[in-house]
Amino acid sequence: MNRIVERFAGLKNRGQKGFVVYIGAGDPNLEATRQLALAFDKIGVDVLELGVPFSDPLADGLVNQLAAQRGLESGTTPTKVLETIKSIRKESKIPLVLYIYFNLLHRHGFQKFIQDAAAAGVDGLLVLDLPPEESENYEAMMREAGLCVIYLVAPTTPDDRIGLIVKRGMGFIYYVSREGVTGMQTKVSDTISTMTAKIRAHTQLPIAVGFGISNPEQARAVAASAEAIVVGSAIVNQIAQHGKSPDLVPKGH
Ligand SMILES: O=P(O)(O)OC[C@@H](O)[C@@H](O)c1c[nH]c2ccccc12
Repeated sequence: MNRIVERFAGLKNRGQKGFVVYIGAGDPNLEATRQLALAFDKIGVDVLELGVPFSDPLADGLVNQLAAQRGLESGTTPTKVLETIKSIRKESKIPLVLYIYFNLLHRHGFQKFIQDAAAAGVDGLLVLDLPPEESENYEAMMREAGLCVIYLVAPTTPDDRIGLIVKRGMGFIYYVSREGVTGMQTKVSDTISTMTAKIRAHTQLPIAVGFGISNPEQARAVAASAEAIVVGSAIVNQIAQHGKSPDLVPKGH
């Protein structure tokens, strides 16, 4: 069974919420990514999302943009990210989702990338700038390779489009809790529970909610209306501050 599906089934059985972490791959280098992935697994992170660095990360706020820049500066390419995942897989079964912009996939060759990703031990793919209306062929390839196709729903997504998106999603639906780009904020949106209820009207898939969660109180509040919460920028910010220090992995906790 796909590791993401298995993990969410386990959480449900135990009545627990999931903790999903996002970091930029290769920030500050791929060896740090490998060590962080193993450390996140040890402390019980349920799904690790790795962003493949790209020069124009249009969905990302400043913190994640800078992470992508550090990733590019350390020479991180899609192929090297997959090699790192192969080496993580020697020691860990942590469910892994790759975030990638379409341009990089196109350059690598879509089918080849999907096959290589599945062989390396990736469990799910989120193609950030590929709308579901245009993804049908690719989706079939991902499905065939055993990868979960992860889709985003936003506060502005109309009801009929939610229906279309969530029917095609696999593993979990990612609800981005507010408009705009990724990043921390002082207050979480108050429309989250209304939107997760709308999503639930169309699907039984678990819902992970992210965007702007940066402390335990916010995490607890959001978790009340979701199966999992996603934290990105708050952790990426720690990586930015502690960069290459030997303390990076302990601080990343
Ligand atoms: O950074 P935040 O606000 O904690 O939100 C998670 C987010 O970073 C991560 O899931 C993510 C990184 N890049 C994205 C692009 C689109 C949607 C989501 C993302």
